[in-house]
Amino acid sequence: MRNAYRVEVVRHAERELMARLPEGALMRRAAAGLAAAAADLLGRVYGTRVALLVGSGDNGGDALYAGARLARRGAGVTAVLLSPDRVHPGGLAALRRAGGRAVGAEEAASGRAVLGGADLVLDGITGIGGRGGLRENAARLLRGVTAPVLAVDLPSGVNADTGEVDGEAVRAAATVTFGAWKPGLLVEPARSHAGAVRLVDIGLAPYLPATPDVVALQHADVAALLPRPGTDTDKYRRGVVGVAAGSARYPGAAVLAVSGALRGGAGAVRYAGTAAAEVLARHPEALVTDGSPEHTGRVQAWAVGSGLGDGAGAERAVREVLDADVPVLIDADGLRLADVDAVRARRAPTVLTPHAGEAAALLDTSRAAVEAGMLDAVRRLADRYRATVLLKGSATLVAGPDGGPVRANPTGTGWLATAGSGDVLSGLIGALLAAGLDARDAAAAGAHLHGVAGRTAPAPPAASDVAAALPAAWREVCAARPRRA
Ligand SMILES: NC(=O)C1=CN([C@@H]2O[C@H](COP(=O)(O)OP(=O)(O)OC[C@H]3O[C@@H](n4cnc5c(N)ncnc54)[C@H](OP(=O)(O)O)[C@@H]3O)[C@@H](O)[C@H]2O)[C@@H](O)CC1
Ligand SMILES: Nc1ncnc2c1ncn2[C@@H]1O[C@H](COP(=O)(O)OP(=O)(O)O)[C@@H](O)[C@H]1O
Ligand SMILES: [K+]
Repeated sequence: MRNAYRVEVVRHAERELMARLPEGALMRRAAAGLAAAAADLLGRVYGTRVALLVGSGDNGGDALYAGARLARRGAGVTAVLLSPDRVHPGGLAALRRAGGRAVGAEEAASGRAVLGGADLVLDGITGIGGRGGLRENAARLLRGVTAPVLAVDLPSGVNADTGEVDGEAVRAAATVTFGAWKPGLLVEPARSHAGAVRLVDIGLAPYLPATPDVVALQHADVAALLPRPGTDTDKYRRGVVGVAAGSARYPGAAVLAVSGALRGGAGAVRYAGTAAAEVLARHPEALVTDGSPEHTGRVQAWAVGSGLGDGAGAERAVREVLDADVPVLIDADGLRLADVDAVRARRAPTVLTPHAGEAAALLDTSRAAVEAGMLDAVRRLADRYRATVLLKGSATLVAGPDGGPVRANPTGTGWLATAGSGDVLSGLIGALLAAGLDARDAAAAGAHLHGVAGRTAPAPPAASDVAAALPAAWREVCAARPRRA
């Protein structure tokens, strides 16, 4: 599990820890980890050229101390001071003692020697003290950078708490973050600015609260959630999932949702809708009816909405499913048709799975606004519908109805952005609900497996290939289960 904490919480933990340590100890730990990561990126340190972009706070201090370490190992290190009159004095002195030099931003911008000639650039402009996008003097300097950038704590210019990027921000090849993950390292669009992230332990863990703000499940966490049929099970005990999807216009959505459901670990899949013949032709194991959900037989969960269209049958299907006292997943057309009050009134869990466009329609805002503020959007929707909401994106987010940590999926891949892959996801999560996972777990585990399947399916995958790759994804994830002693 990767636990991310907002700035206020990190600062509080840092103060507690700092009170027990000698002056400067934390920054030394941070700088040692940072210098080690820089050395790894450089391959060898001696004879390389390293530029430091140094802002006015402690983030710049980290960069300066790390630069001093690299200079002692034979790198030519130049610090570019964005605010020469407000620079970490100890860091600057350490760099100079180690043989490094410092120049002002004007000097660095006037020739290509400093930034253009560097093998690696350390971004120490702002860390958790940054506000808004980069200021113009920093943004201008960055345009002269051609070397890979290693971000210190966070890529400067991104919002650590929300993952929002308001203006220009550093695009790093890698980020070294100190003490704890920050939400912006897990949530888009900031996540894409961070590159590969390495967490440096500075001893903060005992001072962090038990409940983080954002978490990213890892394979072992998901493996622990996935159902494992015992010897005494049968198909009904494993759970039966109902799928109400597809329409005369979009029969393929029904086929894809059922294919996801069949590989989601439930004991059986019942399909209700107009695409019964198409579903049966592709999936002889599905139990189909062309009636409405009410006449489908017992299920332990429903997945409704993919490709359902907006005819009278669609509206009825959504209504009937919402009336059932079992967990329900609502996707695509179902989202438009589901009444907010009906969802809020449900006693069994509900999972909504909008993409950014659908979320925008539900929130009466623009798609761009949702994409810019994913964390806020998913929390608002969960609150409005009193439901679990999975907001699709390159780092899909899952929020529960009663607050608590938001889950950010780390396994996504752009290959999943293919028509019908969301239908596969809806069936998959429906099956996990039927198998008895709690709503947040089913949604997060489903997104995790779906992402792994998107990566392992032969590229470029179609949505059917993503479904076909789910068993391999399931095996890969479960291989991370800790072995029993
Ligand atoms: N605390 C600890 O124990 C440890 C902390 N550590 C390190 O300290 C970092 C936090 O340091 P911090 O608090 O000094 O803030 P920091 O991120 O350097 O930025 C503040 C400065 O940036 C400026 N600025 C703001 N926005 C800006 C913008 N958009 N564009 C440009 N400039 C902008 C702002 O200037 P002003 O607004 O005053 O002009 C202000 O002076 C943390 O991320 C980690 O790296 C580690 O050493 C481990 C131990
Ligand atoms: N850039 C991206 N990177 C990773 N995953 C993505 C990206 N874009 C979309 N996805 C994923 O692809 C799936 C698309 O679902 P959706 O938009 O509902 O498509 P459809 O309705 O065609 O099935 C979602 O799981 C989403 O998270
Ligand atoms: K930074």
